[in-house]
Amino acid sequence: MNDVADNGMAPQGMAENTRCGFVALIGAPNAGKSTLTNALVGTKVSIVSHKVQTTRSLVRGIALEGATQIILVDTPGIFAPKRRLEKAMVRSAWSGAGDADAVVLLIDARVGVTEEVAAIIRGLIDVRRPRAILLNKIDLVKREELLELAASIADKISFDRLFMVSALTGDGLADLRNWLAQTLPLGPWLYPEDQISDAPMRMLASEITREKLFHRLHEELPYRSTVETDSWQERKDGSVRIEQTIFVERESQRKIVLGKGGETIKAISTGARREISEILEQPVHLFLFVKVRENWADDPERYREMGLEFPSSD
Ligand SMILES: Nc1nc2c(ncn2[C@@H]2O[C@H](COP(=O)(O)OP(=O)(O)OP(=O)(O)O)[C@@H](O)[C@H]2O)c(=O)[nH]1
Repeated sequence: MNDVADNGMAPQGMAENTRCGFVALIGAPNAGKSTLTNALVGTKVSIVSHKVQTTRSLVRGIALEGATQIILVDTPGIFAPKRRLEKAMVRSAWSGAGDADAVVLLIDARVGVTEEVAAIIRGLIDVRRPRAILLNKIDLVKREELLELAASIADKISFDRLFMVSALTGDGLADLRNWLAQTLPLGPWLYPEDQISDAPMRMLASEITREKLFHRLHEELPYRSTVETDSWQERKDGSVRIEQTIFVERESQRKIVLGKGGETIKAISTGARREISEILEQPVHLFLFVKVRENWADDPERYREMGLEFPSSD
């Protein structure tokens, strides 16, 4: 993973004492991986949502701590895979862990070690990398309960460090930063100093629209939709024109996305346009199309566009 040619960028950071490395964030859906990435990087690079399993792609954030460049790989939630798409997500998450220079397992301290978390811990035992356990959301949990939880985890897995943090309030994050800064390998920075994420803007824009779609439709359209950015045109007046397609599986779902008199799609479009415009700091013209594509979830092409490997069997 630590391969400069892969991201097409020249090594940066001239000093001999610089450090740089990839950190895989692992955790059950909703543990707070996106919130943590944003907190460490200091800006919204990864989409935060109340709905579980919204992070499908490897979205990286890049944080700096002293002379260390910390490249965060925000893995998709690891959970018991049922469908083909879910299997691809899980595979991608584990391969991220194996390649990384350090692994951070986030556990929602309020929820504790569920069967799902126990399965993740079992999967991690063979990953020979410096690893830290992060008990997150400590702002919601009593201290005695935290200590009990920490002890029960220590019985199950050995780890280099255990941190108690709140990704939301920032509590405890300084210790984590320090540990990462010391643990990652010596080497030149792989990214320019001002680069916070190499997630292509197109993908980020698709994620933003998908987030609005989820917020708007809740349970009506569970995970059987995807968004792609088809075109991206910078215009002379300083604005950008973006065209995106929302793929659904059935005509009935298309009608739900459009809403009565196009109301729903209009609201999704307005919300997404505002947010993309804020991030880009330039005016955005967003055009959304809704297309029915049966079985898009079984189409290898859709996986490539999401940066996932197509699983060969069920
Ligand atoms: N109170 C509290 N809430 C938190 C904290 N960290 C995350 N959350 C909330 O937990 C929810 C899930 O956080 P995310 O960052 O989206 O979780 P995730 O692990 O990236 O989720 P997936 O993308 O589904 O894998 C959001 O509502 C966050 O605001 C924390 O430290 N304290």
